[in-house]
Amino acid sequence: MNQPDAVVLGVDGVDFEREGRLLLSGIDLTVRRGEHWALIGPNGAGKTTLLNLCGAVTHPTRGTVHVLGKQLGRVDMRELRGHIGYVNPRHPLQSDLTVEQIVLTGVAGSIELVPRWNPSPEEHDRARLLMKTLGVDVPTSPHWLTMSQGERGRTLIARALMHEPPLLLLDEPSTGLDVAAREQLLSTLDELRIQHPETATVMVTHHFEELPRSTTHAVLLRAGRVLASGPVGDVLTSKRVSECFDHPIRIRHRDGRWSATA
Ligand SMILES: Nc1ncnc2c1ncn2[C@@H]1O[C@H](COP(=O)(O)OP(=O)(O)OP(=O)(O)O)[C@@H](O)[C@H]1O
Repeated sequence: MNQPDAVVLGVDGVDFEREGRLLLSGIDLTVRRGEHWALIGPNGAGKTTLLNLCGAVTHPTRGTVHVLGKQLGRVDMRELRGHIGYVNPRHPLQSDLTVEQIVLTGVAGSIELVPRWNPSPEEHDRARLLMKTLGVDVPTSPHWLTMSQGERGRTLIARALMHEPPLLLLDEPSTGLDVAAREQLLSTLDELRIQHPETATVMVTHHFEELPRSTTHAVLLRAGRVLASGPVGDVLTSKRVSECFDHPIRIRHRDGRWSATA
């Protein structure tokens, strides 16, 4: 893991079956340090299923997945998950925690606050710094149950960054954000990628407008198979995206940002 091109995530020949259905088939994907991947495909293509494998949430049925040098199935998955930042829009928090408390759960990678655990002054400082970076350091800090979707998304990104993960997985982080909040989030992601050049990210999105400028690679997934994968400019072409979505789509790339029209 010392070389500049160190592999952070290696998915080789992976099939994933559930309830007799083949949800992913023959998936190969290699993500290296400092690369920022977009994972794109139609509804039901298997994006979240693949992200769950990358996040050590599930095991492959066949093939191998290496995350941060460890092979799934031969490692304590819970321990491995502690090194991965996973921003999941279906975060299953039950308690009405404050923004800062939620961000602090990122230290242990737990959902709820760990009983009898007191964060150190450094951990408090880091939580506050990340809240500021993500724009959720408002004086009247809202609680989880009353937070807007945008506030939840930003809080969960701050939480994921608490332990400076070498791999950050983002499942539709712009969902529910208004246009200004989305643009702020994209700028923040671009900025974070400059501040932490070694971190690798994989981001699932439905909308090309939601791709940060710093996106380096993309994978198009269709019906559980990789249709194209590689440098973003090679993959996000009108021809390939139209084939992926089975619909004529025109892709544009201007000033570093992507857009699509049908
Ligand atoms: N545990 C499971 N058991 C059976 N089928 C499942 C399971 N989890 C997901 N699926 C199915 O696998 C397919 C892929 O689901 P997945 O959530 O990965 O797709 P996606 O590309 O993320 O979709 P979307 O864009 O709609 O979020 C879907 O048809 C879904 O119904």
